[in-house]
Amino acid sequence: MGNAADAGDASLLRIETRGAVLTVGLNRPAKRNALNDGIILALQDCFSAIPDEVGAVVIHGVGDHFSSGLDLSELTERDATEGLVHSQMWHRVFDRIQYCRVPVIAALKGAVIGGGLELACAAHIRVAEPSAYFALPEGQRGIFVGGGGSVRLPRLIGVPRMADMMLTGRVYSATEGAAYGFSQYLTEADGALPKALELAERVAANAPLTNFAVLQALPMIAEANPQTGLLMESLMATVAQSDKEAKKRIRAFLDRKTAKVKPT
Ligand SMILES: COc1cc(/C=C/C(=O)SCCNC(=O)CCNC(=O)[C@H](O)C(C)(C)COP(=O)(O)OP(=O)(O)OC[C@H]2O[C@@H](n3cnc4c(N)ncnc43)[C@H](O)[C@@H]2OP(=O)(O)O)ccc1O
Repeated sequence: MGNAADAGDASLLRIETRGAVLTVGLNRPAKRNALNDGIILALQDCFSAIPDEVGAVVIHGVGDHFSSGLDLSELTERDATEGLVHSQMWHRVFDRIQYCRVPVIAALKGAVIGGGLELACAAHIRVAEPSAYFALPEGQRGIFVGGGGSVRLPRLIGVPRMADMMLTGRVYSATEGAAYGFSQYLTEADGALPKALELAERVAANAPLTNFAVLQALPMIAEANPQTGLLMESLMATVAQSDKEAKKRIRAFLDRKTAKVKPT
């Protein structure tokens, strides 16, 4: 079984650079992008070395599906100790995605199942197209989520819906995913990747410190007690507004050199 020191199989990811956006495609379409150790460790390698010029990452699935979850063929021989090591490896890799220096946007289509759903939860923005469907069939397989899903997903959809997903294994539609707060965007057919790329270009153009504050500070502020949260907010606001990038951008607006806020 892979451990954190192992290298991933780079061929299992299709990595491309488009301007300031890095696209990371899960690349096992014949296996519906099932997540084996090789692909998980390749994700670790990728998110450990995001080039300086990258301002946002889009993660997607090559083929018709995002991911069918854990590669079940790797699970059959695993004992409890190996299971713990495996789950903690996933946690480290998905944490690396959640705490990435730049925003990570997941473009979702087809199966977004089990560990694939957990991977999508580690992204900062989720964009789904109508073909996307979400399920946690762990109960039917006699196992429990192991990729951080029991921590991240209830924070998005709530404990009762999470319990329903885990107990019934029911397939939730793309419409339900958006209505319940899992995906922030629901596009037309084949629209998830183009929309994710459009959003990625937009967020990559933000001041780096703003993105840092949203990715690193906001989750902590939101979970802190109100007094601590407000103090953290004030400190973050002070740091951000003192940065020369903020001064440059504010001056540009006041001089009418940048666009007004307008509905899109
Ligand atoms: C416990 O510690 C853990 C757990 C975890 C995370 C756990 C999970 O993710 S549980 C969920 C596992 N996933 C599933 O149960 C989904 C299984 N797949 C399907 O239901 C279907 O394949 C489909 C995704 C709906 C797609 O259907 P279809 O398009 O008809 O394609 P198929 O003909 O069924 O499949 C094609 C090909 O792919 C293989 N395959 C698909 N999914 C998987 C998979 N999850 N694992 C392995 N292989 C898969 C399928 O067998 C076919 O192979 P062939 O060789 O026959 O062509 C995390 C961390 C922990 O520590």
